[in-house]
Amino acid sequence: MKTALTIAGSDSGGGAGIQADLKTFSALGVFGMSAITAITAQNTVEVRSVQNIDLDIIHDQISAVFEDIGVNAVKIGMLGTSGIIKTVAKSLEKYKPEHTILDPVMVSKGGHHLLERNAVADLNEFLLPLSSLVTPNIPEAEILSGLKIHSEPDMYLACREIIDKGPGAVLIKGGHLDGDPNDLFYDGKQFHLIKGERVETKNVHGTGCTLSSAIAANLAKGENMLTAIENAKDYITTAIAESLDIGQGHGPAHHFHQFYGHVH
Ligand SMILES: Nc1ncnc2c1ncn2[C@@H]1O[C@H](COP(=O)(O)OP(=O)(O)OP(=O)(O)O)[C@@H](O)[C@H]1O
Ligand SMILES: Cc1ncc(CO)c(N)n1
Repeated sequence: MKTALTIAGSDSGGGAGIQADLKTFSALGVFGMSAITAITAQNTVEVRSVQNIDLDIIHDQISAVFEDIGVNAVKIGMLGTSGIIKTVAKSLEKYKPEHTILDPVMVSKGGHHLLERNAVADLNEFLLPLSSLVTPNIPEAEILSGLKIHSEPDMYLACREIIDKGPGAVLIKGGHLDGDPNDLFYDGKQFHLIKGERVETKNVHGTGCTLSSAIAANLAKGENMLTAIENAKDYITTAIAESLDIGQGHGPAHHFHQFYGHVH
């Protein structure tokens, strides 16, 4: 069976972070593993508190998995501090996974800073060059590119800026713009607009985590980058269409199982 590792924060509410990632891996028929970088006390409304995990045990969670089980694809989510970013970067340099999908998580839907503001420079310097794909939403793409993004044409300019920081490819998610949520892919050579249809719902907690995990799972299974992204986009669109109206705030995406049967 193919394997995927998420290096991310835990969401006690189960909608985002490690929990969303593992549910996605499982739904797509990939064996999911985790290295937890932070514990968040969180629900559909707010992030109540955060405890970052010690660097030594973040390092050990990653090495334990690589040195025994093996990893077909890595997904990176919340990394709270500069120290955590450097620890993860060192591990990736050592184990050189074939696919690394970086979701540059910065601020939660409720406005809580999940990444220290002064650590963005380290994300740029240490992690972007090690990533096969980076998947910013609009506010994250503005910070990574240094450009304001008001419309789809602005996304093209931001992609060009971000690719210069060294990732294999960029996918800017258009969910935060008005209109249909189209995402823009750029690998330094070609642009592809991955079209979406807006689902009218407030239940979009963990959608970014789910999309990046679905891409990682599809790459682990051997799909090429563009196919992995297109299939992940179908997965997140249905997961939002069937999202759960639980809690008082942004409910979670629904991780329906696409995979039944045996794998070898
Ligand atoms: N209402 C919606 N209907 C359909 N697709 C959507 C909707 N909102 C977002 N999407 C899509 O969901 C995916 C995730 O994008 P989004 O911009 O929500 O990520 P995000 O802000 O990083 O999410 P989060 O921080 O909650 O994890 C993208 O493919 C985006 O186009
Ligand atoms: C732990 C965690 N990771 C990512 C997100 C996405 O915003 C979140 N809300 N919580």
